[in-house]
Amino acid sequence: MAPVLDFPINVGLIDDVQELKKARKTKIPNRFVRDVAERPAVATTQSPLSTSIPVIDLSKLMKGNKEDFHFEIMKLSASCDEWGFFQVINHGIDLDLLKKIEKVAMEFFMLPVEEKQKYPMAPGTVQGYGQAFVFSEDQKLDWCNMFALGLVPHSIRNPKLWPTNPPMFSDTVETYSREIRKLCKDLLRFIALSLGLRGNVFEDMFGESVQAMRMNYYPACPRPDLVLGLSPHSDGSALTVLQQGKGSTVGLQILKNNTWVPIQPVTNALVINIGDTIEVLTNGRYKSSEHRAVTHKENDRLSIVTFYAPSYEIEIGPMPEMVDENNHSKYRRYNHGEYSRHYVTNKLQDRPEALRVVQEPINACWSICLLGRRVYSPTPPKSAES
Ligand SMILES: O=C(O)CCC(=O)C(=O)O
Ligand SMILES: [Fe+2]
Repeated sequence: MAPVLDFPINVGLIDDVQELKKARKTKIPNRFVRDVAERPAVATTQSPLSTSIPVIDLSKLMKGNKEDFHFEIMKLSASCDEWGFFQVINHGIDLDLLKKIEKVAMEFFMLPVEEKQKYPMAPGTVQGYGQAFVFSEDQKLDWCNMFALGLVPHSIRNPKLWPTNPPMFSDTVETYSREIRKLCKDLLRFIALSLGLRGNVFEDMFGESVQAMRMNYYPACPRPDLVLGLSPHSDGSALTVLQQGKGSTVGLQILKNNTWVPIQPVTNALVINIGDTIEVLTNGRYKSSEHRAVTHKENDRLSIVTFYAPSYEIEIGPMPEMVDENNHSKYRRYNHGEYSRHYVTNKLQDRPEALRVVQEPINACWSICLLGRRVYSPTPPKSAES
Protein backbone atom coordinates (compact mmCIF):
# COMPACT_ATOMS: atom_id res chain seq x y z
CA MET A 1 0.00 0.00 0.00
CA ALA A 2 1.27 3.46 -0.76
CA PRO A 3 2.31 5.42 2.32
CA VAL A 4 -0.42 7.81 3.44
CA LEU A 5 -0.73 9.56 6.79
CA ASP A 6 -3.94 8.65 8.57
CA PHE A 7 -3.91 11.10 11.50
CA PRO A 8 -4.50 14.86 11.47
CA ILE A 9 -1.47 17.08 12.04
CA ASN A 10 -0.83 20.77 12.44
CA VAL A 11 2.41 21.90 10.89
CA GLY A 12 1.94 25.64 11.44
CA LEU A 13 3.06 28.29 8.96
CA ILE A 14 5.79 27.13 6.63
CA ASP A 15 7.64 30.00 4.98
CA ASP A 16 8.60 29.45 1.36
CA VAL A 17 12.39 29.83 1.34
CA GLN A 18 12.55 31.27 -2.17
CA GLU A 19 10.16 33.99 -1.05
CA LEU A 20 12.32 34.65 2.01
CA LYS A 21 15.31 35.02 -0.25
CA LYS A 22 13.44 37.42 -2.53
CA ALA A 23 12.45 39.54 0.46
CA ARG A 24 16.21 39.95 1.17
CA LYS A 25 15.71 39.69 4.89
CA THR A 26 19.00 39.17 6.67
CA LYS A 27 17.40 37.70 9.76
CA ILE A 28 16.57 34.03 9.40
CA PRO A 29 13.14 33.10 10.83
CA ASN A 30 13.52 31.11 14.00
CA ARG A 31 11.97 27.97 12.60
CA PHE A 32 14.95 27.57 10.29
CA VAL A 33 17.65 28.28 12.87
CA ARG A 34 19.13 25.00 14.05
CA ASP A 35 20.19 24.18 17.58
CA VAL A 36 23.91 24.79 18.01
CA ALA A 37 24.84 21.09 17.85
CA GLU A 38 23.09 20.69 14.50
CA ARG A 39 24.56 23.72 12.73
CA PRO A 40 26.99 23.06 9.90
CA ALA A 41 30.48 23.77 11.17
CA VAL A 42 31.90 25.25 7.98
CA ALA A 43 30.33 27.52 5.42
CA THR A 44 30.02 25.72 2.12
CA THR A 45 32.55 27.40 -0.07
CA GLN A 46 34.62 25.07 -2.27
CA SER A 47 36.38 23.85 0.80
CA PRO A 48 39.71 22.07 0.47
CA LEU A 49 38.32 19.58 2.95
CA SER A 50 35.75 18.35 0.49
CA THR A 51 36.27 14.86 -0.83
CA SER A 52 35.57 13.12 -4.06
CA ILE A 53 33.98 9.79 -3.20
CA PRO A 54 35.08 6.84 -5.37
CA VAL A 55 34.16 7.23 -9.03
CA ILE A 56 32.95 4.12 -10.84
CA ASP A 57 33.20 3.91 -14.60
CA LEU A 58 30.06 2.03 -15.61
CA SER A 59 31.26 1.44 -19.16
CA LYS A 60 34.04 -0.73 -17.73
CA LEU A 61 31.47 -2.86 -15.94
CA MET A 62 29.13 -3.05 -18.92
CA LYS A 63 31.65 -3.72 -21.65
CA GLY A 64 35.19 -3.60 -20.27
CA ASN A 65 37.73 -6.39 -20.58
CA LYS A 66 38.13 -8.90 -17.75
CA GLU A 67 40.81 -6.89 -15.98
CA ASP A 68 38.90 -3.59 -16.12
CA PHE A 69 35.76 -5.32 -14.95
CA HIS A 70 37.52 -6.91 -11.99
CA PHE A 71 39.18 -3.63 -11.00
CA GLU A 72 35.93 -1.68 -11.20
CA ILE A 73 33.98 -4.32 -9.26
CA MET A 74 36.58 -4.20 -6.47
CA LYS A 75 36.27 -0.40 -6.40
CA LEU A 76 32.49 -0.67 -6.26
CA SER A 77 32.71 -3.11 -3.39
CA ALA A 78 35.15 -0.89 -1.46
CA SER A 79 32.94 2.20 -1.99
CA CYS A 80 29.83 0.45 -0.73
CA ASP A 81 31.74 -0.96 2.26
CA GLU A 82 33.46 2.25 3.25
CA TRP A 83 31.08 5.00 2.14
CA GLY A 84 27.75 3.58 1.07
CA PHE A 85 28.18 6.20 -1.67
CA PHE A 86 29.94 6.45 -5.02
CA GLN A 87 29.73 8.56 -8.18
CA VAL A 88 29.16 6.94 -11.53
CA ILE A 89 30.56 8.20 -14.84
CA ASN A 90 29.94 6.87 -18.36
CA HIS A 91 26.54 5.84 -17.08
CA GLY A 92 25.06 5.76 -20.57
CA ILE A 93 22.37 8.37 -19.89
CA ASP A 94 22.31 11.02 -22.58
CA LEU A 95 23.88 14.18 -21.18
CA ASP A 96 21.23 16.22 -23.00
CA LEU A 97 18.57 14.43 -21.00
CA LEU A 98 20.38 15.37 -17.77
CA LYS A 99 20.42 18.97 -18.95
CA LYS A 100 16.77 18.82 -19.91
CA ILE A 101 15.58 17.53 -16.55
CA GLU A 102 17.55 20.30 -14.83
CA LYS A 103 16.00 22.83 -17.15
CA VAL A 104 12.42 21.75 -16.46
CA ALA A 105 13.06 21.55 -12.74
CA MET A 106 14.45 25.09 -12.74
CA GLU A 107 11.56 26.31 -14.90
CA PHE A 108 9.22 24.98 -12.26
CA PHE A 109 11.07 26.46 -9.28
CA MET A 110 11.26 29.85 -11.01
CA LEU A 111 7.47 30.07 -11.38
CA PRO A 112 5.67 32.60 -9.17
CA VAL A 113 4.89 31.06 -5.80
CA GLU A 114 1.11 31.15 -6.50
CA GLU A 115 1.68 28.91 -9.53
CA LYS A 116 3.80 26.43 -7.62
CA GLN A 117 1.28 26.31 -4.82
CA LYS A 118 -1.24 24.87 -7.26
CA TYR A 119 0.57 21.58 -6.57
CA PRO A 120 0.57 21.61 -2.77
CA MET A 121 2.24 18.91 -0.73
CA ALA A 122 -0.38 17.75 1.76
CA PRO A 123 1.06 17.65 5.31
CA GLY A 124 2.52 14.22 6.05
CA THR A 125 2.86 13.24 2.41
CA VAL A 126 5.77 13.38 0.01
CA GLN A 127 3.99 14.40 -3.18
CA GLY A 128 3.81 17.84 -4.71
CA TYR A 129 5.47 21.17 -3.86
CA GLY A 130 6.47 22.24 -0.38
CA GLN A 131 8.42 20.86 2.58
CA ALA A 132 8.30 17.14 3.29
CA PHE A 133 8.62 15.39 6.67
CA VAL A 134 7.06 18.21 8.67
CA PHE A 135 4.85 16.89 11.44
CA SER A 136 4.53 19.58 14.07
CA GLU A 137 4.43 23.32 14.59
CA ASP A 138 7.66 23.42 16.57
CA GLN A 139 9.77 21.34 14.21
CA LYS A 140 12.81 22.99 12.62
CA LEU A 141 12.49 23.48 8.87
CA ASP A 142 14.91 22.81 6.04
CA TRP A 143 16.14 25.65 3.82
CA CYS A 144 14.78 23.90 0.75
CA ASN A 145 11.85 23.85 -1.61
CA MET A 146 10.93 20.47 -2.92
CA PHE A 147 8.78 18.95 -5.60
CA ALA A 148 8.16 15.25 -5.10
CA LEU A 149 6.62 12.74 -7.48
CA GLY A 150 5.72 9.09 -7.05
CA LEU A 151 6.36 7.57 -10.44
CA VAL A 152 6.18 3.85 -10.85
CA PRO A 153 4.05 1.81 -10.65
CA HIS A 154 1.14 4.06 -11.51
CA SER A 155 -1.18 1.95 -9.37
CA ILE A 156 0.35 3.31 -6.15
CA ARG A 157 -0.47 6.91 -6.93
CA ASN A 158 -3.17 8.01 -4.58
CA PRO A 159 -5.57 10.07 -6.71
CA LYS A 160 -6.73 12.07 -3.70
CA LEU A 161 -3.21 13.23 -2.89
CA TRP A 162 -1.64 13.14 -6.28
CA PRO A 163 -1.40 16.59 -7.81
CA THR A 164 -1.46 16.72 -11.58
CA ASN A 165 2.10 17.28 -12.64
CA PRO A 166 3.27 20.69 -13.82
CA PRO A 167 3.04 20.66 -17.63
CA MET A 168 6.79 21.18 -18.19
CA PHE A 169 7.56 17.87 -16.47
CA SER A 170 5.52 15.52 -18.63
CA ASP A 171 7.72 13.90 -21.29
CA THR A 172 11.07 14.71 -19.76
CA VAL A 173 10.24 13.18 -16.38
CA GLU A 174 8.90 10.00 -18.00
CA THR A 175 11.98 9.55 -20.20
CA TYR A 176 14.36 10.43 -17.38
CA SER A 177 12.76 8.03 -14.93
CA ARG A 178 12.89 5.22 -17.49
CA GLU A 179 16.61 5.80 -18.03
CA ILE A 180 17.33 6.00 -14.30
CA ARG A 181 15.36 2.79 -13.80
CA LYS A 182 17.61 1.02 -16.29
CA LEU A 183 20.67 2.39 -14.52
CA CYS A 184 19.41 1.17 -11.13
CA LYS A 185 18.80 -2.31 -12.49
CA ASP A 186 22.35 -2.44 -13.92
CA LEU A 187 23.86 -1.09 -10.71
CA LEU A 188 21.99 -3.60 -8.58
CA ARG A 189 23.32 -6.38 -10.77
CA PHE A 190 26.90 -5.20 -10.26
CA ILE A 191 26.34 -4.62 -6.56
CA ALA A 192 25.14 -8.24 -6.28
CA LEU A 193 28.20 -9.45 -8.20
CA SER A 194 30.48 -7.37 -5.97
CA LEU A 195 29.12 -9.38 -3.03
CA GLY A 196 29.74 -12.68 -4.80
CA LEU A 197 25.99 -13.14 -5.32
CA ARG A 198 23.97 -14.04 -8.39
CA GLY A 199 23.56 -10.92 -10.58
CA ASN A 200 19.76 -11.05 -10.58
CA VAL A 201 19.33 -11.70 -6.88
CA PHE A 202 17.88 -8.27 -6.00
CA GLU A 203 15.74 -7.83 -9.07
CA ASP A 204 14.23 -11.31 -8.65
CA MET A 205 13.31 -10.40 -5.10
CA PHE A 206 11.98 -6.87 -5.68
CA GLY A 207 8.84 -7.59 -7.71
CA GLU A 208 7.46 -4.52 -9.48
CA SER A 209 9.87 -1.97 -8.06
CA VAL A 210 8.72 1.43 -6.88
CA GLN A 211 10.36 4.59 -8.08
CA ALA A 212 9.93 8.09 -6.74
CA MET A 213 11.61 11.35 -7.59
CA ARG A 214 12.34 14.50 -5.64
CA MET A 215 13.58 17.80 -6.96
CA ASN A 216 15.30 19.81 -4.23
CA TYR A 217 15.96 23.50 -4.72
CA TYR A 218 18.16 25.19 -2.13
CA PRO A 219 18.15 28.98 -2.55
CA ALA A 220 21.24 30.87 -1.39
CA CYS A 221 20.96 31.62 2.31
CA PRO A 222 22.36 34.72 4.06
CA ARG A 223 23.36 32.55 7.05
CA PRO A 224 24.39 29.07 5.82
CA ASP A 225 26.05 28.54 9.19
CA LEU A 226 22.68 28.55 10.97
CA VAL A 227 20.48 26.41 8.72
CA LEU A 228 20.42 23.04 7.01
CA GLY A 229 19.29 22.53 3.42
CA LEU A 230 18.15 19.02 4.25
CA SER A 231 18.18 17.36 7.67
CA PRO A 232 20.42 14.36 8.30
CA HIS A 233 18.84 11.10 7.17
CA SER A 234 19.46 7.83 5.44
CA ASP A 235 17.33 6.90 2.42
CA GLY A 236 14.64 4.25 2.75
CA SER A 237 15.24 3.08 -0.82
CA ALA A 238 17.35 0.23 -2.15
CA LEU A 239 19.39 2.66 -4.25
CA THR A 240 19.25 6.43 -4.68
CA VAL A 241 20.48 8.31 -7.74
CA LEU A 242 21.30 11.98 -7.23
CA GLN A 243 21.93 14.44 -10.01
CA GLN A 244 23.39 17.76 -8.91
CA GLY A 245 22.72 20.89 -10.96
CA LYS A 246 25.52 21.76 -13.37
CA GLY A 247 28.18 23.91 -11.73
CA SER A 248 26.68 23.06 -8.36
CA THR A 249 28.66 24.11 -5.31
CA VAL A 250 29.35 21.58 -2.60
CA GLY A 251 26.12 20.89 -0.73
CA LEU A 252 25.87 17.18 -0.04
CA GLN A 253 27.66 15.96 3.10
CA ILE A 254 28.12 12.39 4.28
CA LEU A 255 28.64 11.39 7.88
CA LYS A 256 31.84 9.35 8.05
CA ASN A 257 33.56 8.49 11.32
CA ASN A 258 31.39 11.08 13.07
CA THR A 259 32.50 13.87 10.73
CA TRP A 260 30.41 15.54 8.06
CA VAL A 261 32.41 15.20 4.84
CA PRO A 262 31.41 17.58 2.00
CA ILE A 263 31.24 15.80 -1.33
CA GLN A 264 32.80 17.45 -4.33
CA PRO A 265 30.57 17.16 -7.42
CA VAL A 266 32.17 15.51 -10.48
CA THR A 267 31.02 16.92 -13.85
CA ASN A 268 28.36 14.75 -15.54
CA ALA A 269 28.58 12.09 -12.84
CA LEU A 270 25.59 10.82 -10.89
CA VAL A 271 25.92 10.25 -7.15
CA ILE A 272 24.64 6.85 -6.03
CA ASN A 273 23.94 5.80 -2.50
CA ILE A 274 22.99 2.57 -0.84
CA GLY A 275 19.60 2.82 0.89
CA ASP A 276 18.23 1.08 3.98
CA THR A 277 16.88 -1.87 1.96
CA ILE A 278 20.30 -2.93 0.71
CA GLU A 279 21.79 -2.38 4.16
CA VAL A 280 19.29 -4.81 5.64
CA LEU A 281 19.50 -7.34 2.78
CA THR A 282 23.30 -7.42 3.07
CA ASN A 283 23.04 -7.72 6.86
CA GLY A 284 24.87 -4.42 7.32
CA ARG A 285 27.78 -5.18 5.02
CA TYR A 286 26.88 -2.30 2.67
CA LYS A 287 25.86 0.75 4.67
CA SER A 288 23.03 3.17 4.12
CA SER A 289 25.04 6.22 5.19
CA GLU A 290 23.61 9.21 6.92
CA HIS A 291 23.79 12.36 4.81
CA ARG A 292 22.46 15.91 4.71
CA ALA A 293 22.59 19.01 2.53
CA VAL A 294 23.93 22.41 3.50
CA THR A 295 23.33 25.76 1.80
CA HIS A 296 25.56 28.42 0.32
CA LYS A 297 25.68 32.17 0.92
CA GLU A 298 25.69 33.20 -2.74
CA ASN A 299 24.74 30.21 -4.84
CA ASP A 300 21.49 28.36 -5.28
CA ARG A 301 21.70 24.61 -5.72
CA LEU A 302 19.45 22.08 -7.41
CA SER A 303 19.43 18.35 -6.89
CA ILE A 304 17.25 15.80 -8.65
CA VAL A 305 16.93 12.61 -6.69
CA THR A 306 15.43 9.25 -7.68
CA PHE A 307 14.63 6.58 -5.11
CA TYR A 308 14.48 3.02 -6.36
CA ALA A 309 12.86 0.51 -4.01
CA PRO A 310 11.19 -2.91 -3.95
CA SER A 311 7.46 -3.39 -4.34
CA TYR A 312 5.54 -2.60 -1.12
CA GLU A 313 4.42 -6.24 -0.74
CA ILE A 314 7.96 -7.54 -0.37
CA GLU A 315 9.38 -8.87 2.92
CA ILE A 316 12.86 -7.63 3.64
CA GLY A 317 15.42 -9.20 5.95
CA PRO A 318 19.08 -10.23 5.81
CA MET A 319 19.67 -12.63 2.92
CA PRO A 320 20.71 -16.12 4.03
CA GLU A 321 23.92 -15.74 2.00
CA MET A 322 24.91 -12.79 4.22
CA VAL A 323 24.37 -14.58 7.52
CA ASP A 324 26.63 -17.21 9.08
CA GLU A 325 28.09 -18.11 12.45
CA ASN A 326 30.43 -15.10 12.31
CA ASN A 327 27.79 -12.72 10.97
CA HIS A 328 24.61 -13.16 12.91
CA SER A 329 21.44 -11.62 11.61
CA LYS A 330 21.36 -7.99 12.75
CA TYR A 331 17.88 -7.06 11.56
CA ARG A 332 14.46 -8.57 11.85
CA ARG A 333 12.31 -9.21 8.81
CA TYR A 334 9.74 -6.56 7.94
CA ASN A 335 7.33 -5.62 5.21
CA HIS A 336 8.77 -2.97 2.90
CA GLY A 337 5.45 -1.11 2.49
CA GLU A 338 5.12 -0.85 6.25
CA TYR A 339 8.65 0.47 6.47
CA SER A 340 8.05 3.04 3.73
CA ARG A 341 4.97 4.22 5.55
CA HIS A 342 6.91 4.75 8.77
CA TYR A 343 9.67 6.40 6.76
CA VAL A 344 7.29 8.96 5.35
CA THR A 345 5.52 9.57 8.64
CA ASN A 346 8.63 10.26 10.72
CA LYS A 347 10.56 13.48 10.98
CA LEU A 348 13.52 13.38 8.62
CA GLN A 349 16.02 14.00 11.40
CA ASP A 350 14.73 11.00 13.34
CA ARG A 351 15.54 8.81 10.40
CA PRO A 352 19.03 7.67 11.45
CA GLU A 353 17.38 6.16 14.50
CA ALA A 354 15.03 4.22 12.28
CA LEU A 355 17.69 1.90 11.07
CA ARG A 356 19.56 1.46 14.28
CA VAL A 357 21.41 -1.78 14.55
CA VAL A 358 22.13 -2.47 18.14
CA GLN A 359 25.35 -3.85 19.38
CA GLU A 360 23.77 -6.50 21.58
CA PRO A 361 23.57 -9.93 20.01
CA ILE A 362 20.38 -10.43 18.06
CA ASN A 363 19.06 -12.98 20.56
CA ALA A 364 18.89 -10.16 23.08
CA CYS A 365 15.94 -9.20 20.90
CA TRP A 366 16.86 -5.68 19.92
CA SER A 367 16.30 -5.30 16.25
CA ILE A 368 15.76 -2.85 13.43
CA CYS A 369 13.40 -0.18 14.47
CA LEU A 370 10.64 1.15 12.28
CA LEU A 371 9.33 3.97 14.37
CA GLY A 372 12.38 6.02 15.16
CA ARG A 373 12.86 4.22 18.45
CA ARG A 374 14.45 0.93 19.33
CA VAL A 375 11.95 -1.88 19.19
CA TYR A 376 12.06 -4.68 21.70
CA SER A 377 10.67 -7.89 20.34
CA PRO A 378 8.36 -9.48 22.94
CA THR A 379 9.12 -13.06 21.86
CA PRO A 380 12.77 -13.94 22.20
CA PRO A 381 14.13 -16.37 19.64
CA LYS A 382 14.50 -19.96 20.86
CA SER A 383 18.27 -19.79 21.20
CA ALA A 384 18.01 -16.93 23.71
CA GLU A 385 15.99 -19.05 26.12
CA SER A 386 18.43 -21.87 26.41
O1 LIG B 1 20.45 17.51 -2.27
C1 LIG B 1 21.25 16.71 -1.81
O2 LIG B 1 22.45 16.76 -1.98
C2 LIG B 1 20.73 15.58 -0.94
C3 LIG B 1 19.37 15.11 -1.29
C4 LIG B 1 18.93 13.93 -0.49
O3 LIG B 1 19.66 13.38 0.28
C5 LIG B 1 17.55 13.41 -0.65
O4 LIG B 1 16.73 14.05 -1.34
O5 LIG B 1 17.27 12.35 -0.05
FE1 LIG C 1 18.88 11.39 0.86
